[in-house]
Amino acid sequence: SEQEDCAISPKAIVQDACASYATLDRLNAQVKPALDDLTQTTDFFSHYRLNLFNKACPFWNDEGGMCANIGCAVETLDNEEDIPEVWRAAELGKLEGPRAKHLGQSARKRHPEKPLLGELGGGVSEGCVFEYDDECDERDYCVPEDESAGSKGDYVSLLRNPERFTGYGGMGSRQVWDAIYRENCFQRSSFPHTADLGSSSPKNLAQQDFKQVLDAAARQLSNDKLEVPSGDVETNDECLEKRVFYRVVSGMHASISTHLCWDFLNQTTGEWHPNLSCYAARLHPFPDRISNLYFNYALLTRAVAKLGPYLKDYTFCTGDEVEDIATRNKVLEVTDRAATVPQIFDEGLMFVNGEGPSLKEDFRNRFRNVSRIMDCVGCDKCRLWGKIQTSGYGTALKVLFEFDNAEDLPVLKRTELVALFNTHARLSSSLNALAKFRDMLQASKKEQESEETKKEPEPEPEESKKEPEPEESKKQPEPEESRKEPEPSPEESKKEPESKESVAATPNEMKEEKTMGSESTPPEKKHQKEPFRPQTITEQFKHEFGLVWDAVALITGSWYRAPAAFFHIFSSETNRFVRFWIGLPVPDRDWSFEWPSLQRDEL
Ligand SMILES: Cc1cc2nc3c(=O)[nH]c(=O)nc-3n(C[C@H](O)[C@H](O)[C@H](O)COP(=O)(O)OP(=O)(O)OC[C@H]3O[C@@H](n4cnc5c(N)ncnc54)[C@H](O)[C@@H]3O)c2cc1C
Repeated sequence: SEQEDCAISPKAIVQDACASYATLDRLNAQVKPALDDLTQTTDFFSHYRLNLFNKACPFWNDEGGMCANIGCAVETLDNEEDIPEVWRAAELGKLEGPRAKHLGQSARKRHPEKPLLGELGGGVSEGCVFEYDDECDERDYCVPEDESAGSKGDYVSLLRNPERFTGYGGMGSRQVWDAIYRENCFQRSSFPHTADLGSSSPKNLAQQDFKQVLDAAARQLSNDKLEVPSGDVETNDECLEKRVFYRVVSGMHASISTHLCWDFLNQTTGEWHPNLSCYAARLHPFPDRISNLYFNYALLTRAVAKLGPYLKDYTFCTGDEVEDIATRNKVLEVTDRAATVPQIFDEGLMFVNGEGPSLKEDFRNRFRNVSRIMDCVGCDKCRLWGKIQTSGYGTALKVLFEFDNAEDLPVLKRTELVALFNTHARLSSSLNALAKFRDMLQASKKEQESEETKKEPEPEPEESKKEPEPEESKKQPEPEESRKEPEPSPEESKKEPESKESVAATPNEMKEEKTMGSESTPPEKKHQKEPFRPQTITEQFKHEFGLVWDAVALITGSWYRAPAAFFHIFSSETNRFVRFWIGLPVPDRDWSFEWPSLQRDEL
């Protein structure tokens, strides 16, 4: 809802950010198709040259800290050994697709037609990819790729290496982000005209300057339709320009998070899909981060729009005129569309008052440092996109703050242009993904609500409403007593019908009782007289002797009577058989088997 969207606005550029977000979303809907077309279908913008592997992390020891050290790239799963190798962080972070070495100007002279020796594949127009000018300019906000290493870097395909989930995380990435945010603090020496940085004195021109930027951005983003309160921007921080710098870095961080949530890999199923809970955890609760992302979009849009007139004459592809024209047309489509919201960000208000030049210098140095920190990123793909985006923001700042007239512009290098437009495209797809995530979250909330209403039981007494029962007991209400104590299983109940008392007993007690009942006294003997229990040794001796005597008497008596008993049985049965055989009436048996009167257990 409108109200819900407004929740992503606090501390943002504008007081009521809904209007500005909506303006930027509308602009993005226009620009995105052209931007996607440019970055995905032209050889110039879909290949990037950088020195990915030959630069050591200049800020901490690679071995102990991280970087290429796999141990630092803590995996997202506790035990990655259980999943197929292709879904593991180490694999996901690797660069894919063909790579071509930059062999320098001499190689180009030797093979003007194929300066990359066909290494990127037959379908790629090398004249659009090869970089002719690798000189560094002192106005750069980025670190030139050939600055420190002997290697001139590699060309890689950005289409083959999309920015998405890689599993890179843990201490490694945390250390990099921390280092980047630490660059945020500007030095006092950057403000020679202002002794007291902490004060909000009206003499603090840089502070006013900064505030002006924010106010102006507010006005422009809201398309001059909203009244923006002027007194609510907190500017008495020690590091004055930090908000703009922080905004750029935080917006970049938010954009990376958006992409990894949007293009997320479930490492157990191997499916790529938007991960709503990732968005709900990393972005939705942080309106300031989303606001910074929109801020960056405005900044990049302004830079791209400003470049438009200059790019009309830019040569994108040497030796391939058709591709050159097609690329230029696509670029101009983007810059024209980006320019449809005039003065989206007024860079003219930054760095102009008293502190201007020194602040600008500090700003630039910090940005160069962020660029160097990217060499400490321990996952190739993340490093690739980290470097492109740092370079993209650096180029945007260069375009906005260094170039006042069109003659200055030709200094831009191919790498910078590719980085600028690809960073713009990243932000564009982030805005798009965020809008979809917002819708998904809304839909999932609605679904949850409707499920809860469906499940809601018939009106219950006040008391049970206060403390809802677990689902199970709601479905099958049971008597209070049986809910407290588990009942024996149906089989057990069948075997041993228990009294009411035993039902209330604990299962163990019941088991004990059953065991005793079945193995000791049989039920029919329960009511017999208690057997004699001797108290003294003499009594016990007499009792035992009596039992032995009885047993001996029983056995000898039986043996004594046995021959006569067997003779009687034999003659009686013979007589019955003869009478039966000659047809006379047969008398009943006069004998039977009987237990002796003495009980066996008494022996
Ligand atoms: C340069 C770089 C590029 C990366 N690229 C990728 C990639 O392409 N794919 C991938 O899967 N992973 C990438 N990562 C890793 C990813 O950014 C996270 O670091 C990782 O997913 C771990 O996330 P986390 O939850 O620990 O928080 P992190 O994103 O590492 O954040 C660390 C802390 O910074 C703060 N923070 C987070 N977001 C913001 C914000 N927008 N503004 C201000 N503060 C914030 C929070 O306090 C958070 O706890 C990259 C990391 C770096 C440094």
